[in-house]
Amino acid sequence: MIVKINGIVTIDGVAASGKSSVASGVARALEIPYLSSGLLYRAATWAALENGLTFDTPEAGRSLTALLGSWKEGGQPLTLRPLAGGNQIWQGDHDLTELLHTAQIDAQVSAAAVLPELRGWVNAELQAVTPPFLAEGRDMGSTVFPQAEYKFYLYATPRVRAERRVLERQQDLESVEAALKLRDERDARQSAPAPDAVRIDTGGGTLPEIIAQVMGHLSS
Ligand SMILES: Nc1ncnc2c1ncn2[C@@H]1O[C@H](COP(=O)(O)OP(=O)(O)O)[C@@H](O)[C@H]1O
Ligand SMILES: Nc1ccn([C@H]2C[C@H](O)[C@@H](COP(=O)(O)OP(=O)(O)O)O2)c(=O)n1
Repeated sequence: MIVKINGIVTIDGVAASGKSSVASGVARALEIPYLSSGLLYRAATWAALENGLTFDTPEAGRSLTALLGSWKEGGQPLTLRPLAGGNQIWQGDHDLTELLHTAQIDAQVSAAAVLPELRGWVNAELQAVTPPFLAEGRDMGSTVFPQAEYKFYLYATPRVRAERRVLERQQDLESVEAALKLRDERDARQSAPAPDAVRIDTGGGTLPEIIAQVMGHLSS
């Protein structure tokens, strides 16, 4: 069945629950772009680390958004490119994407993501996009797009998620699982599912099966 979406679909969930993969597959099937909010947080974290900014001072959020604002004024803004093959983040004409999925960024991004000024910057970037689109992250359905017509929340056990993530990181399974559990705790404040989100345990199926499950809800 052809599904036509004119508004917003949100897919939220914990780290390595399958958000990006499911979002990419569903967005491709719907022929709409998908926006990775996490990539914006990762890029802002990278920007801070590159410029010697820390996240543990009262002015940390203002300093970070001032840096991002100065890049925009200088014609070198951080820009999310929601390409069908996967989101990219560019700073001016430099593609940063490959620098953002590392253990170092994983270890620092939660500290950046709790800064209210950075959350405001990311949310403004996302809310400036014209629907239809799919947005994935932690709080897309609960906070950023509460009006979304379809909301999903993905989850899986830490072990299942670690077994998936370990293939992408140069770390052992125990370290990856511990890091995921730590990030779950650090991200908890913004990671509660929207009350009206459809919750899906992605440990219960293959990636194509989960995508089909989401498509089934969208076409019902
Ligand atoms: N249902 C699934 N079964 C098996 N592997 C999956 C499933 N969903 C996602 N994956 C794989 O798990 C890894 C993490 O998925 P990803 O989409 O990056 O998660 P997130 O965006 O939530 O961090 C990727 O390698 C992806 O291919
Ligand atoms: N909407 C969002 C998206 C991500 N974040 C934070 C929390 C996450 O630890 C980081 C990185 O998000 P990302 O989705 O890239 O992380 P995972 O792919 O789930 O490992 O950003 C957030 O606070 N709010």
